[in-house]
Formats: sequence, structure tokens, C-alpha cells
Amino acid sequence: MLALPDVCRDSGRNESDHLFETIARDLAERGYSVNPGALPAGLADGLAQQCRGMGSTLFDPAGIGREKDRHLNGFVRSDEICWITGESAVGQAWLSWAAGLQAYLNRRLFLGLFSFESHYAHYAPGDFYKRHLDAFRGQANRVLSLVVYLNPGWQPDQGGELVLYRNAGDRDGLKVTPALGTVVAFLSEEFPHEVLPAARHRYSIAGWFRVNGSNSQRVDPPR
Ligand SMILES: O=C(O)CCC(=O)C(=O)O
Ligand SMILES: [Fe+2]
Repeated sequence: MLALPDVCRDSGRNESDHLFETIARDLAERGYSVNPGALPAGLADGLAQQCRGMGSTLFDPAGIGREKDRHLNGFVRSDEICWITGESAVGQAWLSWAAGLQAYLNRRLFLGLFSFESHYAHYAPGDFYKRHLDAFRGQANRVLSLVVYLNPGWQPDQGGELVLYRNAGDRDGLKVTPALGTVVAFLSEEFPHEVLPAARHRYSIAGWFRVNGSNSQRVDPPR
């Protein structure tokens, strides 16, 4: 078992409160927030180590869509993923950090975020995820997307950027380098985005906060 004292001792509460406030303000003003190097360093290092140490057998090819609608489509995305369930200390620290963000945003913006799901993603050199939306208005209940990057020493010429388009008509987008500790949040129904191919292995966590989608047919959360 790896010792991860920084992660467990210091959940980065004060540090994170400042970040959470920046994210809340950005979301209220423009619907997205990009924060280079903002994840508490101990947590970022622990997550970066864990996803590299897991070995490829724990990753599955990524699918498109949820539950019944899930299918594989190598034309749209070619990465592989591993859901984070909180069975390890570092997984637990991540989920508790995300729960802190959830509580903060609910207090500040009354978003009514109800559950959170997240996975590690591994893009091998050349892998990509074509332009897409994480949720469709009125259909899904994913409301806020959260991505953090786990790549120390990423160089600008190595590609692998997230391109965040400000609306359906935007063709240029805002490019985000997937460097260690960068935290990105955006409204899932509003911002099309894509992942460009990279020259090196690219590790990240992608997560989604959902509102309560329970109805007479289905009880949330689904897992
Ligand atoms: O890794 C990224 O930059 C974004 C990933 C993404 O768009 C997704 O998993 O839905
Ligand atoms: Fe996405």
C-alpha cells in the first residue's frame, strides 16, 4: 500500500475554498472555469501516481452514452477509462474534494447538484475524443462537467489539448493544456468540446455532477 500522507492529512480546505469561489464566480459569469495548477498538490500527485500505477488491465475502452444506450464508437473517441469508486485512500480523497466543490456550488449558486461520477481516462499517443456535448438539454441530468489533468511537465508542442467551444457556432474554441493540477469546470449542456491527439500518454479525470433524475421508472443515483 502506498503511503499518501499529504492527501490524507491535508485535504487543502483553505486552498480549495479560494478555488471553489473562483469556479463559482466563473460559472455564474460565463459558464466555464479554467484553473491551471489549482488542484491541491498532494492530491494531484497521488492521483497522477495511482492512474499510472494501475496498469492497463483496469482500464476499459470508453463507450458513448449511458446505460442502455452505451456503445463503443472508435470514430468518436479512442481513449480508455476506469471509474473511481473510492476504494483507495487517494480515490476517497478525490471524491471528498469533489463533494466539497459540490457543496460549495450548491450553497453559492443553488445548483441542486445531487450526485457525482468520475473516471480516470488514458489517451495513448494519437488518441482523441471528437467534438461533443456531455449532456443534451432536457434529456440527461448531467449538469456540470469537471476535468482535472494528471500530466507533469506537459510541453506546449505535445498537443492533447482540450478545446472548449463557447457555443454551437464557435469554430476556434479555447485550448487548455492538460498539465498536472489544471482544473476545468463547465456547464455540460452548453459547451461542445473535444480532445486533440497528443504525442505522449495523457492522463486525466473526467467527472459529472448530476441533478436528481429520479422518477417512477428509475431511482437516482444509477450505480
Ligand atoms: O479529457 C478532457 O480534456 C475532456 C474529456 C471529455 O470530454 C469527456 O470525457 O467527456
Ligand atoms: Fe466531454
